[in-house]
Amino acid sequence: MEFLDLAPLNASQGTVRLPGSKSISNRTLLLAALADGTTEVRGLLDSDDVRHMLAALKTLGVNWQQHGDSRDYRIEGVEGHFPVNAADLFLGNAGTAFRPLTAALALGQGEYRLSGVPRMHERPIGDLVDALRELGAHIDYLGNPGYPPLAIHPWQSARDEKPGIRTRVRGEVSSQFLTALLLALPLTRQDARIEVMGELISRPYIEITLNLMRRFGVHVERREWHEFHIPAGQGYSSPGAIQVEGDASSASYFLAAGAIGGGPVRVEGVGRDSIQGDVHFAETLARMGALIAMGEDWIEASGPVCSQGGRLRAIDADLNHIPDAAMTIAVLALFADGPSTIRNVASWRVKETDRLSAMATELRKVGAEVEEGPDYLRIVPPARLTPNAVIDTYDDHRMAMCFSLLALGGTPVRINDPRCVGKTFPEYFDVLRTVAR
Ligand SMILES: O=C(O)C1=C[C@@H](OP(=O)(O)O)[C@@H](O)[C@H](O)C1
Ligand SMILES: C=C(OP(=O)(O)O)C(=O)O
Repeated sequence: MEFLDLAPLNASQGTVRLPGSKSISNRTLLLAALADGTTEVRGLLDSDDVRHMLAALKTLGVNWQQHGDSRDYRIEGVEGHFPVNAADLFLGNAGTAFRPLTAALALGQGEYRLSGVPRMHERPIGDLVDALRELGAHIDYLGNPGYPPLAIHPWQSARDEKPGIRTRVRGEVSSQFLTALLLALPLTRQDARIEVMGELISRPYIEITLNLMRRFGVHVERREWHEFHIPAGQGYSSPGAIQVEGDASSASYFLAAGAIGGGPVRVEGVGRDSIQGDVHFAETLARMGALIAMGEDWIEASGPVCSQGGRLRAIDADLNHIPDAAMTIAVLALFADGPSTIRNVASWRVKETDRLSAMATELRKVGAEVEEGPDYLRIVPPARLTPNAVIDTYDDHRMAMCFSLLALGGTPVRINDPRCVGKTFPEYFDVLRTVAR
């Protein structure tokens, strides 16, 4: 197996220009494709997840062009109807491509098959399929019920005496199901209501969805987090141009590097004006004792030099609102002055891997005592971290990225299968080197 040995890096300092946000890139591509008019998308992320979305749109007959080898693209909208009405789409392990495309295609008039890597076929989609079936969608499971791969057949709107359409979706497994419905329902042009059953997790991602829909001309009314209403007659229209923010989840690794390696480390591309919930990672970092400064478009972190015995403050925190950046906090807990508890992250079990179990296993390899609960981790840091641990990454980009922080804290580490970072940040390890001192 390929691996990467990271030598201890004793301090951190520097500035990183972030790659584009995965969540914004894939939503923007789909909205621009469905819209009326042409959209110039600037600063698109270049990674596996986005390449799967771009390839799927091309297969569905959407014309798009990349400007040279820049991160800027022109997308020609298809006004809500994909030109190709029979296609097989392979979407890797990209939740932000799989779930929204399922909904958009299920409300269309074609025959489609959607599949992904083996792990994608273990990630649930039943709640979304149930919600779409309530709207008259015809979807078959091609493998295990409740999971991809899927066959999608033409939509026949359920004929009701009452005007408008209604559906319900569960909120506890993934917010991407609600995002998918919100993005797709304007295609029907009907008055649409979605009721969320149970607690909605990962709520800031719904804010990203609503914000981008608004930029493409569709306004959604919501009652708290349990009812969403899309008034009739709205369709997507191009805003002309759209700039993709830097990725706030990717920012977490560099801010963490600043917090344990002295810093300051500055990230550019996200800041106070960001629409991504993961910028709130900076608040958790501040609670752990890091110094944070923030401008409209940048965030900077500094803190103790942990390779010289500095420590962060231990925390006990509900991190449901930042599930991705929460993994970075789990590794930072190794540098804290006592036990930390990360709560309300049950969704970790159905992501790129079972992240609760993977995180517990790998944290133990560096000497931590870890209690793995159904939806939490309690991490007791060792007096001294075990050097040269061999970290398995489970084809999970975030496992590779957050465990690389051990080196920034002065502990040499081996990262197995480092290329798994390609899902969202192919050049991660090169960029990390630029903040090492
Ligand atoms: O909508 C999105 O862009 C995302 C939502 C989150 O997933 P869940 O809603 O499944 O927690 C997050 O973990 C994922 O990386 C991106
Ligand atoms: C959970 C993640 O990805 P996905 O969009 O595939 O759900 C992630 O990037 O951490």
